[in-house]
Amino acid sequence: MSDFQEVTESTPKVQVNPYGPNPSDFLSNVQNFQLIESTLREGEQFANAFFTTEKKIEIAKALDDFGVDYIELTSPVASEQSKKDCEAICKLGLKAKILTHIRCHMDDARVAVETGVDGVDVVIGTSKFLRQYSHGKDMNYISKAAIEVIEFVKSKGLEIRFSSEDSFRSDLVDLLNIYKTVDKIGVNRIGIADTVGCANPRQVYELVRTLKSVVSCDIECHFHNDTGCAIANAYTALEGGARLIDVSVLGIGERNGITPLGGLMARMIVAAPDYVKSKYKLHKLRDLETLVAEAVEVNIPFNNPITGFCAFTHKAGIHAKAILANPSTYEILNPSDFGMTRYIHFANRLTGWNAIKSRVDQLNLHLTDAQCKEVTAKIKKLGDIRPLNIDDVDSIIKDYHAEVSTPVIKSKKKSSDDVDEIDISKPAAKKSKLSE
Ligand SMILES: CC(=O)SCCNC(=O)CCNC(=O)[C@H](O)C(C)(C)COP(=O)(O)OP(=O)(O)OC[C@H]1O[C@@H](n2cnc3c(N)ncnc32)[C@H](O)[C@@H]1OP(=O)(O)O
Ligand SMILES: O=C(O)CCC(=O)C(=O)O
Ligand SMILES: [Zn+2]
Repeated sequence: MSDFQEVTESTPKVQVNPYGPNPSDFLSNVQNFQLIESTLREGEQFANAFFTTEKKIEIAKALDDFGVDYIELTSPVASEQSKKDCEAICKLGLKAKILTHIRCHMDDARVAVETGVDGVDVVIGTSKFLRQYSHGKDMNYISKAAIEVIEFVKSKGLEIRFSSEDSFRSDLVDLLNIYKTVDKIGVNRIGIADTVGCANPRQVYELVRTLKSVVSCDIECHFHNDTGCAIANAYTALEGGARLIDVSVLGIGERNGITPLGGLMARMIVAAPDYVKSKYKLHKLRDLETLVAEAVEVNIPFNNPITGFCAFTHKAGIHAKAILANPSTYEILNPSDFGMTRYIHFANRLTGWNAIKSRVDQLNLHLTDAQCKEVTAKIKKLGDIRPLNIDDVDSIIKDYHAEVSTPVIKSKKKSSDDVDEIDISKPAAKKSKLSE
């Protein structure tokens, strides 16, 4: 069932997605974006990351299977093993194109083109901070070095992308000049990098729009998440006409990382459902995240989009009632699109009689609505005293059911109000599957 409004009446049938891009926005690539997956480059810069060759290969295969367009690998000049790993991944024959990421220097470029990659991502800082304190080169030098490296990589028949590091703290005139130069000599893509995570969505949109009017090649964007804007920035970049977004699994990267693959999928499936569902194996996301989380020894955050343990768990009674009637009331994402399950957490004092009635039905018991309301009141009373688990609720329901359906034994049975007699010896379940 589509959640999107179908326009009928006198107009031709058109599917309207109210969460998608503005149809009048011709530059938008929201319905036509590509992913540069950088878990094995930016992700390796995450403080906890150490990938063995075997783990890199396993991750590369999983990313390929998920359907990413490009896999970006650590520079082969980083270490001997980095170079060997790059060569090994190039030999896997994956569908995704393999890139490596180098400084804007011929020494790096010469090594990169021999690894077997499909393309090379070149980067050099253009902000005054990086020009002064990182590489110490002026824009004139950068321009000359860029031309030399780009022409060399192109001469080897490989894809080439030129990126300005720290783009959002760079002078706009400098950016326009360097991007125009590299576009003219035929780069496949230019890259914009929010290296310190300072950009906001409006700035991103404006910069991408401006660049769109001066270059003819594709635009790739890379967003760090220091100020929490990495997903929003990626989305507005696509709206502004960028074509490619750098992501990593769980967003791992330098400091607190970059746009996460899963979070971006959540954003994009809302805007471009058909495109996203047809292109990416979304049900593999959880395994992919688990693979990387284990490799870098972190947990998947509880509030992670899509795969966080409570991402599809509804609790408050008002929500539960509506969700049971129609999940779209309180869900913009459908868990089944990701092979995930919807839960209703009814064992708490915020529950309502509709959720409890649903539990009664699941237990194959019969209570009238009035009885469901009465038993709900008992559950809430206990929920005021302490956290509940499913067994608590089931005991209350079953006791109450026995009480109302066999009045003769009623006086002999323990009261369901008698909280001390409820078996709470089992560990509390975090969640209970109530409906899908
Ligand atoms: C924002 C980003 O994430 S960019 C990607 C970051 N990736 C990496 O750094 C990959 C891993 N890095 C490494 O293994 C090492 O830093 C290497 C092999 C690249 C270089 O190591 P070293 O030669 O020991 O230099 P070191 O790391 O101390 O300093 C970086 C050097 O690169 C130069 N440099 C920095 N950025 C660039 C650039 N984009 N283009 C050209 N040169 C650059 C610096 O000037 C410095 O050169 P120096 O030797 O004259 O001081
Ligand atoms: O190459 C790029 O575009 C981005 C490099 C990078 O990781 C960054 O600037 O944060
Ligand atoms: Zn980065």
